Amino acid sequence: MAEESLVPVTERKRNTMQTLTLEQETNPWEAQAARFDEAATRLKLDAGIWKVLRYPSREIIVHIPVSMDDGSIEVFTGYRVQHSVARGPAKGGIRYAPDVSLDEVRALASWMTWKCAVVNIPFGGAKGGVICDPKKMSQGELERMTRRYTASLIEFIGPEKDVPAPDMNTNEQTMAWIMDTYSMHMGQTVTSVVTGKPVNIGGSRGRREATGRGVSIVCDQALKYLNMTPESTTVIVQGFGNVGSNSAKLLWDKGYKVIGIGEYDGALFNPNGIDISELLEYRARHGVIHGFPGADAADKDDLLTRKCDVLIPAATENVITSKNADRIKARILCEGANGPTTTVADEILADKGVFVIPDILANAGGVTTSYFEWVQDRMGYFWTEDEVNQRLERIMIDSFDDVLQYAVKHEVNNRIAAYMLAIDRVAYTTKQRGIYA
Ligand SMILES: NC(=O)C1=CN([C@@H]2O[C@H](COP(=O)(O)OP(=O)(O)OC[C@H]3O[C@@H](n4cnc5c(N)ncnc54)[C@H](O)[C@@H]3O)[C@@H](O)[C@H]2O)C=CC1
Ligand SMILES: O=C(O)CCC(=O)C(=O)O
Repeated sequence: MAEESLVPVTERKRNTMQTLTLEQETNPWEAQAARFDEAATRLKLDAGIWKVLRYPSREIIVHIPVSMDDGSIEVFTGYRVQHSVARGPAKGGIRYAPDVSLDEVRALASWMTWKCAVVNIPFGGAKGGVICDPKKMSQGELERMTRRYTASLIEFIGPEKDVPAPDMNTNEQTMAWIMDTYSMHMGQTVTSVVTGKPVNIGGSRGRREATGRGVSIVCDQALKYLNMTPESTTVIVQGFGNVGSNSAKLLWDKGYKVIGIGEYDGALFNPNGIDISELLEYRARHGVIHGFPGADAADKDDLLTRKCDVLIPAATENVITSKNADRIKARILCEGANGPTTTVADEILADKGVFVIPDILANAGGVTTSYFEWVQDRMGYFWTEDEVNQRLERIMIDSFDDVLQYAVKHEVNNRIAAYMLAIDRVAYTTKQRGIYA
C-alpha cells in the first residue's frame, strides 16, 4: 500500500483521474481511498483521525496447507483484514476466488466499516478472502481448506472480535464449517462467531434473501423519490448468485419488469419481462441460466449498456469503468455488488445525471440481517421472518433518507454523501473512545 499524501483533496483526484491506466482505475483500494479522501476533505476531518480511518487496523495473511483428493498437498493463501473495530466487533464476509488480492480485501474491509456505519449498526469492518478456484475443488477440499483457514485465524475472530459471513463463492455450508471449527477450539458451541449460517444451527430467518431484499427496498425508495412506479420500471441485473437472484426475484414479485439477467458465461434478455420464478427453477434443474426458453440469449457485456430504468450490478467489482460508463442508459444505478463502479465512471455517470444508490447503502441489507442474527444467537431467541424483514425495512428506509439528506445538505452526490455520513459516525466514536491517543 503506497504511502500517499495524507491530505489529498478533490482537486488531486480530478487531476489524476484523467491520466489513470485501466489497471490503476480498477484498483479497489485506490477507489475506496479516493472516495474516502473526498468525503474526509468535505467533512474537514481532523488530520489525526484521517490517518486512523484511512488505513486498516490489522492485516492477517495465512498460508493454508490442504490435502487434496488426489493425495497431493496444496497451499492456499488467505487474508483477513480488519479495517476498524471502533464501533464494535469487525464484521464482513469471506470470499473464495482465483483473483483475490490483498488490495481487494483491504478495500472490501474498509467498505464494511462504512457500510455498517451508514446503517448505524454496532460493528466495525473486516473482510476475508482465499485465493482458490472453488469451481475446481470438491466439497471435501473446500471443507478442509475452510477449517484450516478458520484454525489459522482462531485468535483473531470471535463474537466480540470479528464475525465473518458469506460473500462470493461462500455460503451457509461454509459458515457452518467455520462455526464448527471455531467451536471445536473453544470446547463449546459458539454460534455467534459467524452469520449467514443455516437456520437450524443459529442462522437468522431472512438472511439468505436479505441483501437482495435491501436492494429491492432502496429501489422502491428511489422510485418514490423520482416519481416512478414499479409497473413502468424496467430492470437489468448482472450476476444471478445470492444478491442478484434475490434482488431480481423480489423486484419481480413487486411488479418491476426484469428484462435482462447477466451471468459470467452469458446473458438473457426479454423486453417483455423475464419470469424470475421460472428462471430460478430452470437454473436449479440445469445449473446454468443459458438456454432458458423465456428469454433470448444476449451478450453479457452489452447487457450493462442496454436501455433500462434500473441497472443492478450484483456480481463483482469494476464492471462500470471509463470504458463503458458513457454508454450506460439506466436512470438508476443500484449497486448490489461491492465496488462495481470506478471513480472515473462515477464522474461520467454524475455528468449524465444517473441516480446512484451506492454499494455501502444499497447492499447493506445483508450485514444488517447478519447483525440481527448475531443478536438472536447471543440471546438464544429467534424472530419470525416477518419480524426480521420489518426491522430490515425500517433500517434500509431510514438509511436511504439519511444519505439523501446528507447529499442535499452538503451538495454532494449520493456516494460521497454515504461516505460522509459513515465517516462522521466512525470519527465521532473514534474521538470519543480516544483510541488514537
Ligand atoms: N452475499 C451477501 O450477502 C453480500 C454480497 N455482496 C456483494 O455482492 C456481490 C455478489 O455476491 P454474492 O451474490 O454473494 O456472490 P455469489 O457467488 O453468490 O454470486 C455471484 C454471481 O455473479 C456471477 N458473476 C461473477 N462474475 C461475473 C461477471 N463478470 N459477469 C456476470 N456475472 C458474474 C457468478 O457466476 C455468480 O452467479 C459481490 O460483490 C459481493 O461482495 C454485498 C453485500 C452482501
Ligand atoms: O453479512 C455480513 O456480515 C457481511 C456481508 C458482506 O460481506 C458485505 O456486505 O459485503
